[in-house]
Amino acid sequence: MTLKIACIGAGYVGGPTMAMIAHKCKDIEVTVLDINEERIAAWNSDRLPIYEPGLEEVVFACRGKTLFFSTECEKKVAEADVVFISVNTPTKTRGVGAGYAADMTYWEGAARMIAKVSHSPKIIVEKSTVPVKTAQAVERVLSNNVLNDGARFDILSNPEFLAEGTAIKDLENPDRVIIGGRQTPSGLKAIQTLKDVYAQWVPEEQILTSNLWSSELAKLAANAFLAQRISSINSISALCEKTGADVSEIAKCIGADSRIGPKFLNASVGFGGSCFQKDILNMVYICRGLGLQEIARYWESVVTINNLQKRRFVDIVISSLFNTVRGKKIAILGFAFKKDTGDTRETPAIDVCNGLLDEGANLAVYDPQVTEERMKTDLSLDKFEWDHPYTQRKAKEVDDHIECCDSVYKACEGAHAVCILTEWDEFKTLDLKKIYDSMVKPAFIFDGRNVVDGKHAKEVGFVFYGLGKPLDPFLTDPSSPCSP
Ligand SMILES: NC(=O)C1=CN([C@@H]2O[C@H](COP(=O)(O)OP(=O)(O)OC[C@H]3O[C@@H](n4cnc5c(N)ncnc54)[C@H](O)[C@@H]3O)[C@@H](O)[C@H]2O)C=CC1
Ligand SMILES: O=C(O)[C@H]1O[C@H](OP(=O)(O)OP(=O)(O)OC[C@H]2O[C@@H](n3ccc(=O)[nH]c3=O)[C@H](O)[C@@H]2O)[C@H](O)[C@@H](O)[C@@H]1O
Repeated sequence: MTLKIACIGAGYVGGPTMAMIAHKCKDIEVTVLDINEERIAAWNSDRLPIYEPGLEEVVFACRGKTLFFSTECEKKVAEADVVFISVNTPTKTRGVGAGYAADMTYWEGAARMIAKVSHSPKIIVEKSTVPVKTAQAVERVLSNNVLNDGARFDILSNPEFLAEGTAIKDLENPDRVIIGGRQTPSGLKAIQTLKDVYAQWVPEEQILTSNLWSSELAKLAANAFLAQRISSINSISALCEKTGADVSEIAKCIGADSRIGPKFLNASVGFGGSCFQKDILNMVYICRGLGLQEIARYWESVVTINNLQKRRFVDIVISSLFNTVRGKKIAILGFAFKKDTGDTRETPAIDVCNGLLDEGANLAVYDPQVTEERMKTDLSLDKFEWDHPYTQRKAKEVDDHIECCDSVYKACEGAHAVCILTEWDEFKTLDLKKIYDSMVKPAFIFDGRNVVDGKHAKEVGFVFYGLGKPLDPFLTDPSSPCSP
């Protein structure tokens, strides 16, 4: 009999992870479900709803054969043997725990629907990142709401570790897969069923099994550790700028220690993305609830440093431009939270742009993957509101001060300064002379991702700021002559 998998939530995780299962397991029928009709229509079209290198090839190879996208949530869940839940779990914006706790509304809605429509035994897989002990809450919602004889549930935790921009590579060749479940005969059987799915392409020794709570907490801990590394190197970048040390050299020196390792040591204008901040704040909330106040403070400082890094960047831009950006055109290169994605959730560009808009700047933004509508919406929302469609509002003033450009050169024409906020590869090979010639002088580059060759930029005539690099004398002392 063909195993039937349904996945509730056709987002950045549900779409690619299910596409990979369908691609690798020809004996499994996979249906990805969503209440968002537009999203499902896009998954069924030639233009997929998310940009991810290699995703089209995987989806187009198995769509209509072993992979299906549908809005018939109840019907497909009723038919499935295994149901993944991959809905969004954003930070709460109001009520108890606002600004920290995960909003479990979408999650609970999915669990209640499963209970309502199920007639047969099912394995329920937590794919979303959830607070530790969520599986217990799901078990309670399910067991108290079963309407039909024959329904019985085993809950597994199977957190996802893919990173956007490399999702297909990460899914095809994961460092590890974690499956947590109850250590009972039926829980262990459910773990084995899911293990057999992944074992079709992941080496068995990389499929780690654990109890439910370890698996749930491992996901939050992994994101906290990764984000902590970025805040650590970013804190060093501030120290570098004050001392003449170079953060890239430091990263190389410390990364050569095999106990530290070279990855995730790129200083930046701040980490973004839908998860790092959300998951750390969620962990902070959990710690507080358990009376672990010092531990909560320790992890919250990772977010504090990240906020400081974005503010520091804005302050350097403003102070360098003679303490005023009012009415000045500033080119923003890159709006996505990292390269190779069109995703703007919690992108540092939002905070930097808002900081400059607050000071009266006019922004000309270029990003190869982010639409004008997306940018303007992002800049009109309050913190955390992006994942709460019903509270969204539009601010008109954003329209008057943001111009979205279809090329770097258009964005930079007539600008006083260029801010690089995403590390898109095309920014490494810009014609700096052409850009310089089209700008107001002195012309500034503020490189928040260290992608531009600073030496070359200075030779061309720019006043150049590289994050965590020794400061251009013009920036420490605006009366000194512009380099070269
Ligand atoms: N984005 C990422 O790279 C990663 C995200 N995660 C976690 O995975 C989860 C999902 O994240 P994303 O895919 O980025 O979110 P997303 O917002 O892109 O997708 C979630 C989808 O679930 C749908 N949905 C919500 N409630 C539903 C319901 N009751 N029935 C059917 N569909 C429903 C929404 O319409 C939305 O399309 C989150 O918990 C996140 O923390 C984990 C690893 C990586
Ligand atoms: O739970 C999640 O959502 C995912 O979060 C991150 O993945 P993602 O946010 O997609 O991308 P990352 O590559 O981790 O980058 C996150 C942010 O950190 C920044 N970053 C990353 C690395 C670095 O050295 N410096 C740095 O500033 C990036 O530019 C980006 O803004 C984790 O890497 C994934 O393992 C995890 O599954």
